[in-house]
Amino acid sequence: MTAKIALANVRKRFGAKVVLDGVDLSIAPAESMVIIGGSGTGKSVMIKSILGLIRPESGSITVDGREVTGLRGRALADHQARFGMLFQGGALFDSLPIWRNISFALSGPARERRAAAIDNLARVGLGADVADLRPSELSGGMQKRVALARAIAAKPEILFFDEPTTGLDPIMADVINDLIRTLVTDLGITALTITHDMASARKIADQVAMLYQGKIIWHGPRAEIDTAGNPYVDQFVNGRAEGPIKMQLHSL
Ligand SMILES: Nc1ncnc2c1ncn2[C@@H]1O[C@H](COP(=O)(O)OP(=O)(O)OP(=O)(O)O)[C@@H](O)[C@H]1O
Repeated sequence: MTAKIALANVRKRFGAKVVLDGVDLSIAPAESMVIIGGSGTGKSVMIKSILGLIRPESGSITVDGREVTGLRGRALADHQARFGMLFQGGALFDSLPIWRNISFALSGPARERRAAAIDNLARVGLGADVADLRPSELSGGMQKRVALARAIAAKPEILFFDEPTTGLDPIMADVINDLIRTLVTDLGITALTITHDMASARKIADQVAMLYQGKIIWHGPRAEIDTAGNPYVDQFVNGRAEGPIKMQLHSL
């Protein structure tokens, strides 16, 4: 089966700093992949490279078997249109009502876009009554749901989630995890999630991959993260200060 997304030997440096040092990763269609790894290990750079926002120096990135590094102009825009993105802070426009936030990337008459927004609100468990409110009138958890509704509104084939549970209490975080899981399963979307939240990783992932010093040092099914037999994975998954991963004080 062709991978939905495949990275082979992807390298990226900024000046003298090597961030991606030969990343290999393969994500199957309709699979939920979670990338774990400490701060500054290059998770965002990897996602931006897949989106074509950053150009790696070498290596290959394919989507449905088609090379996407080096795309420009219209081809790059078409490539990016296949992705939905849930950003860390939600990134809603406070000046726009909820329904306009959700239907931002949609075209067509306002009446249809509003109806589509309400359909997507229902998918994330919110009623039409919030459609005319502003983001600032909603709780953090509701804002996250709205951001999720926006991410799926354009019916993307692939969803990227950047720290989807950051800033939420554990119960709301779990509601969001469940929603992500359901959306991915029901809509057959391929999902790539970056998270430090192991409870979230355990809930969302089919597969987990750990990025460390610019390489994927372990990947495997979610059920194997506790028995990976890899000291780096073990330290990260259990959140221990002691272990092979040394925190540099200036990066804390
Ligand atoms: N445009 C850029 N120019 C220079 N350096 C960059 C640029 N983008 C990222 N970096 C550097 O690349 C490294 C990896 O950054 P990245 O944002 O991918 O980390 P991350 O794993 O997503 O971290 P976090 O979990 O804290 O979000 C960092 O040292 C960062 O400073």
